[in-house]
Amino acid sequence: MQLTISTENPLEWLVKTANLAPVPLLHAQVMPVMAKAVLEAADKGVFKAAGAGPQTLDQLTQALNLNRKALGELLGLLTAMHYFTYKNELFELTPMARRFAFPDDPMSVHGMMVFNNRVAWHWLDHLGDYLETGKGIHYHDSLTTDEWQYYQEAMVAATSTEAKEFGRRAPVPKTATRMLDIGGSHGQHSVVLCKKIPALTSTILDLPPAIEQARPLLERQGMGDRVQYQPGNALTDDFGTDAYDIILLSSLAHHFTAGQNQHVTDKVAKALRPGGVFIVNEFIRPETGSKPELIGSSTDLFYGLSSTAGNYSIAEIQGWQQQAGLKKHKVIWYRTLPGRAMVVAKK
Ligand SMILES: C[S@@+](CC[C@H](N)C(=O)[O-])C[C@H]1O[C@@H](n2cnc3c(N)ncnc32)[C@H](O)[C@@H]1O
Repeated sequence: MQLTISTENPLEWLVKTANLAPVPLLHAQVMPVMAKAVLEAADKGVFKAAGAGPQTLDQLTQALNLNRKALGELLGLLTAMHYFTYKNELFELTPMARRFAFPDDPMSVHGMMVFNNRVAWHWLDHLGDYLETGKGIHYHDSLTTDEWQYYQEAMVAATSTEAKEFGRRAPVPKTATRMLDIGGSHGQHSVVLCKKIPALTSTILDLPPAIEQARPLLERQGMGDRVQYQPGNALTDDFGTDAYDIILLSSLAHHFTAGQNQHVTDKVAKALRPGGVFIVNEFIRPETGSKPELIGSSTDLFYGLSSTAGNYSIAEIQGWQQQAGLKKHKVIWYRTLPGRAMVVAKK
Protein backbone atom coordinates (compact mmCIF):
# COMPACT_ATOMS: atom_id res chain seq x y z
CA MET A 1 0.00 0.00 0.00
CA GLN A 2 1.27 3.46 -0.87
CA LEU A 3 -0.24 6.94 -0.53
CA THR A 4 0.15 8.46 -4.01
CA ILE A 5 -1.33 11.08 -6.31
CA SER A 6 -3.22 9.17 -8.98
CA THR A 7 -4.43 10.62 -12.30
CA GLU A 8 -7.99 10.00 -13.49
CA ASN A 9 -7.74 10.38 -17.28
CA PRO A 10 -5.11 10.31 -20.04
CA LEU A 11 -4.86 14.11 -20.17
CA GLU A 12 -4.06 14.29 -16.44
CA TRP A 13 -1.58 11.46 -16.89
CA LEU A 14 0.14 13.49 -19.61
CA VAL A 15 0.24 16.61 -17.43
CA LYS A 16 1.73 14.66 -14.52
CA THR A 17 4.19 12.76 -16.70
CA ALA A 18 5.32 16.00 -18.37
CA ASN A 19 6.01 17.41 -14.88
CA LEU A 20 3.44 20.20 -15.33
CA ALA A 21 1.40 19.52 -12.17
CA PRO A 22 2.62 21.58 -9.17
CA VAL A 23 2.62 18.64 -6.78
CA PRO A 24 4.18 20.62 -3.87
CA LEU A 25 1.07 22.85 -3.83
CA LEU A 26 -0.86 19.79 -2.69
CA HIS A 27 1.60 19.21 0.13
CA ALA A 28 1.88 22.88 1.06
CA GLN A 29 -1.77 23.94 0.93
CA VAL A 30 -4.14 21.01 0.58
CA MET A 31 -2.74 18.23 2.75
CA PRO A 32 -2.23 20.25 5.98
CA VAL A 33 -5.86 21.42 5.74
CA MET A 34 -7.07 17.87 5.06
CA ALA A 35 -5.21 16.53 8.11
CA LYS A 36 -6.39 19.31 10.43
CA ALA A 37 -9.99 18.99 9.18
CA VAL A 38 -10.09 15.30 10.12
CA LEU A 39 -8.58 15.94 13.56
CA GLU A 40 -10.89 18.86 14.34
CA ALA A 41 -13.94 16.95 13.07
CA ALA A 42 -13.15 14.15 15.51
CA ASP A 43 -12.54 16.55 18.37
CA LYS A 44 -15.79 18.47 17.73
CA GLY A 45 -17.78 15.22 17.71
CA VAL A 46 -18.71 15.29 14.02
CA PHE A 47 -18.08 11.57 13.43
CA LYS A 48 -19.87 10.62 16.65
CA ALA A 49 -22.93 12.73 15.76
CA ALA A 50 -23.00 11.40 12.21
CA GLY A 51 -23.04 7.87 13.59
CA ALA A 52 -26.75 8.36 14.38
CA GLY A 53 -27.48 8.04 10.64
CA PRO A 54 -27.87 10.22 7.52
CA GLN A 55 -28.51 13.87 8.45
CA THR A 56 -28.92 17.25 6.78
CA LEU A 57 -26.48 20.08 7.37
CA ASP A 58 -29.10 21.80 9.54
CA GLN A 59 -29.56 18.72 11.71
CA LEU A 60 -25.80 18.31 12.20
CA THR A 61 -25.36 22.04 12.86
CA GLN A 62 -27.96 21.86 15.59
CA ALA A 63 -26.69 18.60 17.10
CA LEU A 64 -23.11 19.87 17.25
CA ASN A 65 -23.85 23.51 18.07
CA LEU A 66 -21.42 24.69 15.37
CA ASN A 67 -21.49 27.46 12.78
CA ARG A 68 -23.59 26.29 9.80
CA LYS A 69 -21.40 27.80 7.07
CA ALA A 70 -18.14 26.53 8.58
CA LEU A 71 -19.56 23.05 9.20
CA GLY A 72 -20.81 22.93 5.61
CA GLU A 73 -17.27 23.66 4.40
CA LEU A 74 -15.83 20.98 6.68
CA LEU A 75 -18.36 18.40 5.52
CA GLY A 76 -17.64 19.31 1.90
CA LEU A 77 -13.97 18.54 2.41
CA LEU A 78 -14.68 15.36 4.38
CA THR A 79 -16.96 14.24 1.55
CA ALA A 80 -14.15 14.82 -0.94
CA MET A 81 -11.95 12.72 1.37
CA HIS A 82 -14.50 9.85 1.36
CA TYR A 83 -15.49 10.17 5.02
CA PHE A 84 -19.04 11.11 3.97
CA THR A 85 -21.39 10.63 1.07
CA TYR A 86 -23.89 13.36 0.20
CA LYS A 87 -27.20 12.34 -1.34
CA ASN A 88 -30.69 13.92 -1.22
CA GLU A 89 -29.27 16.67 1.04
CA LEU A 90 -28.16 14.06 3.59
CA PHE A 91 -24.60 13.51 4.84
CA GLU A 92 -23.83 9.90 5.74
CA LEU A 93 -20.63 8.26 7.03
CA THR A 94 -18.98 5.96 4.50
CA PRO A 95 -18.18 2.39 5.63
CA MET A 96 -14.51 3.44 5.98
CA ALA A 97 -15.39 6.35 8.30
CA ARG A 98 -17.93 4.30 10.25
CA ARG A 99 -15.26 1.73 11.06
CA PHE A 100 -12.22 3.92 11.64
CA ALA A 101 -13.45 7.45 12.54
CA PHE A 102 -16.71 6.79 14.43
CA PRO A 103 -15.52 6.55 18.07
CA ASP A 104 -17.58 3.54 19.16
CA ASP A 105 -16.28 1.02 16.62
CA PRO A 106 -13.67 -1.37 18.11
CA MET A 107 -11.33 -0.59 15.19
CA SER A 108 -11.71 3.20 15.48
CA VAL A 109 -8.64 5.48 15.44
CA HIS A 110 -10.69 8.32 16.98
CA GLY A 111 -8.51 8.46 20.13
CA MET A 112 -5.45 9.06 17.96
CA MET A 113 -7.26 11.90 16.16
CA VAL A 114 -8.08 13.64 19.46
CA PHE A 115 -4.51 13.20 20.80
CA ASN A 116 -3.00 14.53 17.59
CA ASN A 117 -5.37 17.50 17.59
CA ARG A 118 -4.91 18.46 21.24
CA VAL A 119 -1.27 17.50 21.79
CA ALA A 120 0.88 16.39 18.86
CA TRP A 121 -0.28 19.05 16.37
CA HIS A 122 1.48 21.70 18.48
CA TRP A 123 4.72 19.72 18.42
CA LEU A 124 4.94 20.21 14.67
CA ASP A 125 5.66 23.90 15.27
CA HIS A 126 9.00 22.77 16.71
CA LEU A 127 10.12 20.94 13.55
CA GLY A 128 12.23 23.91 12.45
CA ASP A 129 14.03 24.01 15.83
CA TYR A 130 14.54 20.24 15.66
CA LEU A 131 16.13 20.55 12.24
CA GLU A 132 18.54 23.18 13.56
CA THR A 133 19.44 21.56 16.88
CA GLY A 134 18.65 17.85 16.45
CA LYS A 135 16.98 18.03 19.86
CA GLY A 136 13.48 16.57 20.04
CA ILE A 137 10.74 17.26 22.56
CA HIS A 138 11.08 14.22 24.90
CA TYR A 139 7.38 14.41 25.63
CA HIS A 140 7.38 11.55 28.17
CA ASP A 141 9.10 13.99 30.56
CA SER A 142 6.55 16.79 30.28
CA LEU A 143 2.99 15.54 29.60
CA THR A 144 0.20 16.82 31.86
CA THR A 145 -2.30 14.36 33.37
CA ASP A 146 -4.85 15.14 30.62
CA GLU A 147 -2.21 14.69 27.95
CA TRP A 148 -1.20 11.29 29.41
CA GLN A 149 -4.85 10.28 29.14
CA TYR A 150 -5.16 11.39 25.48
CA TYR A 151 -1.83 9.64 24.78
CA GLN A 152 -2.87 6.30 26.25
CA GLU A 153 -6.25 6.46 24.48
CA ALA A 154 -4.39 7.21 21.25
CA MET A 155 -2.21 4.14 21.74
CA VAL A 156 -5.29 1.89 22.02
CA ALA A 157 -6.75 3.51 18.92
CA ALA A 158 -3.51 3.08 16.98
CA THR A 159 -3.28 -0.59 17.90
CA SER A 160 -6.78 -1.96 17.40
CA THR A 161 -6.21 -3.11 13.82
CA GLU A 162 -2.63 -4.17 14.44
CA ALA A 163 -3.39 -6.25 17.54
CA LYS A 164 -5.59 -8.62 15.53
CA GLU A 165 -2.84 -9.33 13.02
CA PHE A 166 -0.23 -9.50 15.79
CA GLY A 167 -2.31 -12.12 17.61
CA ARG A 168 -2.64 -14.21 14.45
CA ARG A 169 0.93 -13.99 13.19
CA ALA A 170 3.38 -13.39 16.09
CA PRO A 171 5.63 -16.50 16.17
CA VAL A 172 5.36 -17.35 19.86
CA PRO A 173 5.83 -20.74 21.56
CA LYS A 174 2.42 -22.39 22.17
CA THR A 175 3.74 -23.62 25.53
CA ALA A 176 4.60 -20.10 26.77
CA THR A 177 3.53 -19.28 30.31
CA ARG A 178 5.17 -15.89 31.03
CA MET A 179 5.34 -12.72 28.92
CA LEU A 180 6.93 -9.32 29.56
CA ASP A 181 5.39 -6.44 27.59
CA ILE A 182 7.84 -3.54 27.87
CA GLY A 183 6.09 -0.16 27.47
CA GLY A 184 2.90 -2.18 26.99
CA SER A 185 0.48 0.63 27.93
CA HIS A 186 -3.11 -0.56 27.24
CA GLY A 187 -1.89 -4.19 26.92
CA GLN A 188 -3.71 -5.07 23.71
CA HIS A 189 -0.78 -7.16 22.44
CA SER A 190 -0.62 -9.06 25.74
CA VAL A 191 -4.37 -9.57 25.70
CA VAL A 192 -4.48 -11.11 22.20
CA LEU A 193 -1.67 -13.54 23.06
CA CYS A 194 -3.18 -14.47 26.44
CA LYS A 195 -6.49 -15.19 24.70
CA LYS A 196 -4.67 -17.41 22.22
CA ILE A 197 -2.45 -19.26 24.73
CA PRO A 198 -4.53 -20.35 27.75
CA ALA A 199 -1.57 -20.84 30.17
CA LEU A 200 0.02 -17.46 29.40
CA THR A 201 0.13 -14.53 31.82
CA SER A 202 1.71 -11.18 31.02
CA THR A 203 3.39 -8.37 32.93
CA ILE A 204 3.24 -4.88 31.46
CA LEU A 205 6.22 -2.74 32.47
CA ASP A 206 5.42 0.94 31.93
CA LEU A 207 5.98 4.38 33.46
CA PRO A 208 3.72 5.15 36.46
CA PRO A 209 1.76 8.04 34.85
CA ALA A 210 1.09 5.85 31.81
CA ILE A 211 -0.24 3.02 33.97
CA GLU A 212 -2.57 5.40 35.81
CA GLN A 213 -4.31 6.26 32.52
CA ALA A 214 -3.93 2.87 30.80
CA ARG A 215 -5.29 0.68 33.62
CA PRO A 216 -8.99 1.47 32.92
CA LEU A 217 -8.38 0.74 29.21
CA LEU A 218 -6.97 -2.69 30.06
CA GLU A 219 -9.76 -3.39 32.57
CA ARG A 220 -12.28 -3.12 29.70
CA GLN A 221 -10.71 -6.31 28.28
CA GLY A 222 -11.74 -8.36 31.36
CA MET A 223 -8.46 -10.29 31.63
CA GLY A 224 -8.36 -10.19 35.45
CA ASP A 225 -4.96 -11.19 36.90
CA ARG A 226 -3.66 -12.66 33.64
CA VAL A 227 -2.36 -9.28 32.49
CA GLN A 228 -0.85 -7.17 35.27
CA TYR A 229 1.04 -3.90 35.54
CA GLN A 230 4.51 -3.33 36.93
CA PRO A 231 5.33 0.37 37.29
CA GLY A 232 8.96 1.05 36.37
CA ASN A 233 11.40 2.25 33.77
CA ALA A 234 12.77 -0.01 31.03
CA LEU A 235 16.01 1.95 30.93
CA THR A 236 16.89 1.48 34.60
CA ASP A 237 15.02 -1.62 35.81
CA ASP A 238 16.42 -5.17 35.74
CA PHE A 239 14.09 -7.63 33.96
CA GLY A 240 15.31 -10.73 35.85
CA THR A 241 16.98 -13.95 34.65
CA ASP A 242 15.42 -16.86 32.69
CA ALA A 243 11.99 -15.53 33.62
CA TYR A 244 9.99 -15.11 30.37
CA ASP A 245 9.06 -17.10 27.23
CA ILE A 246 7.97 -14.00 25.31
CA ILE A 247 9.30 -10.45 25.60
CA LEU A 248 7.70 -7.71 23.53
CA LEU A 249 9.02 -4.21 22.84
CA SER A 250 6.24 -2.59 20.83
CA SER A 251 6.59 1.00 19.63
CA LEU A 252 9.11 1.86 22.32
CA ALA A 253 12.44 1.36 20.48
CA HIS A 254 11.63 4.49 18.45
CA HIS A 255 11.75 6.56 21.65
CA PHE A 256 15.22 5.26 22.61
CA THR A 257 18.66 5.89 21.16
CA ALA A 258 20.53 2.96 19.59
CA GLY A 259 22.70 2.71 22.74
CA GLN A 260 19.62 2.58 24.98
CA ASN A 261 18.06 -0.10 22.77
CA GLN A 262 21.24 -2.19 23.00
CA HIS A 263 21.15 -1.86 26.79
CA VAL A 264 17.47 -2.90 26.89
CA THR A 265 18.12 -5.83 24.50
CA ASP A 266 21.02 -7.08 26.67
CA LYS A 267 18.64 -7.18 29.67
CA VAL A 268 16.00 -8.92 27.53
CA ALA A 269 18.49 -11.64 26.51
CA LYS A 270 19.22 -12.34 30.18
CA ALA A 271 15.52 -12.36 31.10
CA LEU A 272 14.43 -14.77 28.33
CA ARG A 273 14.17 -18.50 28.99
CA PRO A 274 15.98 -20.79 26.50
CA GLY A 275 13.76 -21.08 23.39
CA GLY A 276 12.02 -17.82 24.30
CA VAL A 277 11.35 -15.08 21.71
CA PHE A 278 12.03 -11.35 21.69
CA ILE A 279 9.73 -9.38 19.39
CA VAL A 280 10.58 -5.81 18.43
CA ASN A 281 7.32 -4.54 16.95
CA GLU A 282 8.06 -1.31 15.10
CA PHE A 283 7.78 1.09 12.22
CA ILE A 284 10.84 0.41 10.12
CA ARG A 285 13.13 3.04 8.65
CA PRO A 286 13.66 2.15 4.98
CA GLU A 287 17.33 1.44 4.24
CA THR A 288 18.97 4.39 2.45
CA GLY A 289 18.62 3.82 -1.29
CA SER A 290 15.81 1.26 -0.94
CA LYS A 291 12.29 1.82 -2.34
CA PRO A 292 10.90 5.03 -0.75
CA GLU A 293 8.16 4.33 1.80
CA LEU A 294 6.01 7.09 3.31
CA ILE A 295 4.94 5.60 6.62
CA GLY A 296 8.38 4.44 7.77
CA SER A 297 9.93 7.76 6.73
CA SER A 298 7.26 10.10 8.14
CA THR A 299 7.13 8.30 11.49
CA ASP A 300 10.95 8.39 11.55
CA LEU A 301 10.92 12.20 11.33
CA PHE A 302 8.00 12.46 13.77
CA TYR A 303 9.72 10.30 16.42
CA GLY A 304 12.92 12.27 15.91
CA LEU A 305 10.96 15.45 16.61
CA SER A 306 9.00 14.01 19.52
CA SER A 307 11.71 11.87 21.18
CA THR A 308 15.08 12.72 19.53
CA ALA A 309 15.34 9.02 18.57
CA GLY A 310 13.43 7.69 15.52
CA ASN A 311 12.85 4.51 13.54
CA TYR A 312 15.51 1.88 12.95
CA SER A 313 16.18 -0.43 10.02
CA ILE A 314 15.69 -4.18 10.23
CA ALA A 315 19.49 -4.61 10.15
CA GLU A 316 19.96 -2.22 13.11
CA ILE A 317 17.35 -4.03 15.23
CA GLN A 318 18.80 -7.44 14.38
CA GLY A 319 22.24 -6.01 15.23
CA TRP A 320 21.14 -5.29 18.84
CA GLN A 321 19.60 -8.75 19.08
CA GLN A 322 22.70 -10.54 17.81
CA GLN A 323 25.08 -8.48 19.93
CA ALA A 324 23.02 -9.52 22.95
CA GLY A 325 23.56 -13.19 22.03
CA LEU A 326 20.11 -13.85 20.53
CA LYS A 327 19.58 -15.66 17.22
CA LYS A 328 17.83 -14.10 14.20
CA HIS A 329 14.43 -15.77 13.84
CA LYS A 330 11.86 -14.04 11.62
CA VAL A 331 10.85 -10.69 10.16
CA ILE A 332 7.08 -10.43 9.70
CA TRP A 333 5.74 -7.41 7.80
CA TYR A 334 2.18 -6.36 8.64
CA ARG A 335 -0.33 -6.72 5.83
CA THR A 336 -2.69 -4.12 7.35
CA LEU A 337 -0.02 -1.50 8.16
CA PRO A 338 2.64 -0.68 5.58
CA GLY A 339 6.09 0.10 6.95
CA ARG A 340 5.58 -1.88 10.17
CA ALA A 341 7.10 -5.23 11.13
CA MET A 342 7.83 -7.70 13.92
CA VAL A 343 11.58 -8.33 14.11
CA VAL A 344 11.86 -11.56 16.05
CA ALA A 345 14.90 -13.16 17.70
CA LYS A 346 15.18 -16.37 19.72
CA LYS A 347 17.31 -17.38 22.72
C1 LIG B 1 4.19 4.64 21.79
S1 LIG B 1 3.63 3.88 23.24
C2 LIG B 1 3.43 2.17 22.73
C3 LIG B 1 2.38 1.45 23.54
C4 LIG B 1 2.18 -0.03 23.15
N1 LIG B 1 3.36 -0.82 23.42
C5 LIG B 1 1.79 -0.13 21.68
O1 LIG B 1 2.53 -0.73 20.90
O2 LIG B 1 0.72 0.37 21.35
C6 LIG B 1 5.09 3.81 24.22
C7 LIG B 1 4.82 3.34 25.62
O3 LIG B 1 6.08 3.17 26.27
C8 LIG B 1 6.03 3.78 27.54
N2 LIG B 1 7.40 4.21 27.90
C9 LIG B 1 8.08 5.30 27.47
N3 LIG B 1 9.29 5.35 28.03
C10 LIG B 1 9.39 4.25 28.84
C11 LIG B 1 10.38 3.74 29.71
N4 LIG B 1 11.55 4.37 29.85
N5 LIG B 1 10.13 2.60 30.39
C12 LIG B 1 8.92 1.95 30.27
N6 LIG B 1 7.95 2.40 29.47
C13 LIG B 1 8.16 3.52 28.77
C14 LIG B 1 5.06 4.94 27.38
O4 LIG B 1 4.54 5.33 28.62
C15 LIG B 1 4.02 4.32 26.46
O5 LIG B 1 3.01 3.65 27.18
